[in-house]
Amino acid sequence: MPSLLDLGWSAHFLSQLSPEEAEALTPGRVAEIQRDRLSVLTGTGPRGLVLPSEIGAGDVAVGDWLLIEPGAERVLRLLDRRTELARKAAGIETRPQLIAANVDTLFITTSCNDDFSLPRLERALALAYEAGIEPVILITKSDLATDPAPYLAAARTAARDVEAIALNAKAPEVVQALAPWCGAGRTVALIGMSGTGKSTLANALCGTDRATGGVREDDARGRHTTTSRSLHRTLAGGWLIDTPGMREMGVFDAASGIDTVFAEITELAEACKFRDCAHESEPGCAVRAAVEAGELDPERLARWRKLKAEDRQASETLSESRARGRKMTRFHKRVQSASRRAKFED
Ligand SMILES: Nc1nc2c(ncn2[C@@H]2O[C@H](COP(=O)(O)OP(=O)(O)OP(=O)(O)O)[C@@H](O)[C@H]2O)c(=O)[nH]1
Ligand SMILES: [Zn+2]
Repeated sequence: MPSLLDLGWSAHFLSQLSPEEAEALTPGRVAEIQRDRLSVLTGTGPRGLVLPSEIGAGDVAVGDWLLIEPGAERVLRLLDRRTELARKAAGIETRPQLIAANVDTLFITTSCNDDFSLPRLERALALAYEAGIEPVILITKSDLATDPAPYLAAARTAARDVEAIALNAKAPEVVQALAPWCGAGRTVALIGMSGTGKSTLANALCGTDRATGGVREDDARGRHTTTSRSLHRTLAGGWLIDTPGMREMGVFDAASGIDTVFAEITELAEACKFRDCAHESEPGCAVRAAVEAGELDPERLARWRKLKAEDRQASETLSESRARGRKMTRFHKRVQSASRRAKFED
């Protein structure tokens, strides 16, 4: 049975408990969520618990740590996360949707073929850095490419010092190659385009045999995806949060993540004459000077601009809809108190 440390328990979480709480309460990690039912792993085995009404179903994610009152089997509270993976929820209102909590490493999958895309990699990297999660780029299908080296080289230009590995997701060596991120106490998640080998990798890492996209392709009615997420034990003793449907995510509120991915541009910009330089036609622009000197790839600069614009637009929509939400609340309160007043005055 995995111990608390194997489950990923650390000083970050322990420090949120009073000595009395540490003595009396049981910490547990959320392994699965089905509406208000939680499967929780504790140091003494799995438990089935019900989410208390104070905690909304959207506020808890797979990978979360919570405190349980033993005996009563009651969830007392959620602990602050170390990292949080969120995306813009689908729908009219732009709002963040929690995907997974306390992920240490994000495996970003792409392949040694036409699926390979630097803009996509850069976007996924920005997301990981923004969330405080270590990204590792996995370039699958190396067995199908004449030479995976150019893909690997290109991936390594996506962010400074980023780890990139070319591999055959179907080969048994995968477990060994990825063991440094999948050991006891560590949690990984996978993100990548459809068909880039996420299910194949998840199966390899966990020693499972669940259906992959390749199998589902035979289904005439098309793809079946489940939306439930869960925590799986890896062969190396760690955890994988499978996130079905997590193919591509837009960026929002990811300005600092983008700055990290494009660190060389961020640094150059500090030497621009104007602090708010847009690196377009301003005099004394260090970024454009670097492009002219052949030190900065103009396409990289163009991709940075595009990602920045995407982030800015999404963040604005997000804060507008938040403001709208607040206004609505105020409006409802006014209506309520007006109707209460009306009752009193009757
Ligand atoms: N030869 C080879 N085939 C691979 C490799 N990785 C994945 N495949 C195959 O590519 C197909 C798609 O792989 P999946 O693991 O289903 O891809 P996925 O990312 O989970 O796809 P979605 O579920 O659609 O998001 C399957 O037929 C796999 O067997 C690889 O490294 N080498
Ligand atoms: Zn500039």
